[in-house]
Amino acid sequence: MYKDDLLAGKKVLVTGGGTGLGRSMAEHFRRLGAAVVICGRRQDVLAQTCEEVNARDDAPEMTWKGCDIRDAQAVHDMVEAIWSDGPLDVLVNNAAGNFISRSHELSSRAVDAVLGIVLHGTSYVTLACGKRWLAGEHAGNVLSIVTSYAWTGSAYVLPSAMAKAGVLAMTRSLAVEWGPHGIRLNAIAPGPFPTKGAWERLVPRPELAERFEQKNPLRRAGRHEELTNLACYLISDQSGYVNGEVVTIDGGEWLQGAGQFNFLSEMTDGDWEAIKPKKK
Ligand SMILES: CCCCCCCCCCC/C=C/C(=O)SCCNC(=O)CCNC(=O)[C@H](O)C(C)(C)COP(=O)(O)OP(=O)(O)OC[C@H]1O[C@@H](n2cnc3c(N)ncnc32)[C@H](O)[C@@H]1OP(=O)(O)O
Ligand SMILES: NC(=O)C1=CN([C@@H]2O[C@H](COP(=O)(O)OP(=O)(O)OC[C@H]3O[C@@H](n4cnc5c(N)ncnc54)[C@H](OP(=O)(O)O)[C@@H]3O)[C@@H](O)[C@H]2O)C=CC1
Repeated sequence: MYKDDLLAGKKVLVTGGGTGLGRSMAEHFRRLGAAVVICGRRQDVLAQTCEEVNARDDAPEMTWKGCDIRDAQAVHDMVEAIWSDGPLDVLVNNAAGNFISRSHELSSRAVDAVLGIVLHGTSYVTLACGKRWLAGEHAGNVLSIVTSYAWTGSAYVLPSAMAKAGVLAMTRSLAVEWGPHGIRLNAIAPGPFPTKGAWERLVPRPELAERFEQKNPLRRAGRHEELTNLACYLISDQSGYVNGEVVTIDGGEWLQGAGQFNFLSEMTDGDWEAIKPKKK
């Protein structure tokens, strides 16, 4: 879809890039010429991902840093190390934590577990990079992966909904504050994209997965390359005038839930015939 060198010369950090959508994005960025660094807590997972990906071809080497983004000092150390051989160009805030729970049953530690990763961790990494971009007068680009319930809210994933709303607010706030310095911030709001991490934590019963994947106008889940293509565009210079935007990629799922009459897609042909005005 893109020229092979779309991202050549760009250094990109993908948080949570060892698994799932983060890994898919990291692989695609690398194929388009970016020098990609992935981070996460599980070093064995990161090392294995890099080994598998780097063995495939001679695109720029993908590297990894073990880092728990909830730990501001660890984030500082990681970002310093990344900057030691030249500034980063792109940060992709992808790392997240989530699970389903009835909200009145959440413990304070459960709330903190999700807010700590998604809200605090994401802001630590973004601020650590932004400070360096501003000090070095270097153009920067931040892409955050949120979700469509960042603006609608959602039952049963309360801490995630609160945290993703915060990340969206960060995106819009900093897009204005840092735009004059050549730093852009955008977000992607995905619908269902099957990954082990999400499905293990969010699908209560296997048969519900299929129902969930089909509850959008396109009647299917997203394909990883559909999301990674969008991410490549947003982190490339081709999207240079897009700033403070959130792009939804959900097959129309959230709109389907919004329109008051959308449920009429359940009506049969007979139902529609029956309500047609009778010709005299
Ligand atoms: C119906 C079909 C649905 C299909 C899905 C479609 C997708 C739709 C869009 C969803 C949008 C967002 C998606 C995502 O973000 S997916 C990302 C999923 N990946 C991850 O979550 C990876 C990282 N996650 C984790 O590491 C853990 O899950 C966790 C977030 C819990 C953090 O781990 P940590 O080790 O820090 O936490 P602890 O295990 O020590 O637990 C801390 C406290 O949290 C309580 N807890 C943990 N899990 C649950 C649970 N399932 N329910 C209630 N409470 C939970 C735990 O008990 C601890 O509290 P206490 O000490 O008080 O017991
Ligand atoms: N899959 C989907 O349908 C949807 C996903 N999303 C979003 O997409 C993104 C990716 O999710 P997905 O790929 O499905 O899930 P994964 O569970 O595969 O990815 C989450 C990643 O975050 C990393 N991570 C978690 N906590 C931390 C931490 N404290 N420090 C550093 N890294 C951390 C994990 O690695 P480790 O555990 O080793 O730290 C893991 O690699 C998330 O932002 C999610 O909210 C949004 C909407 C829908």
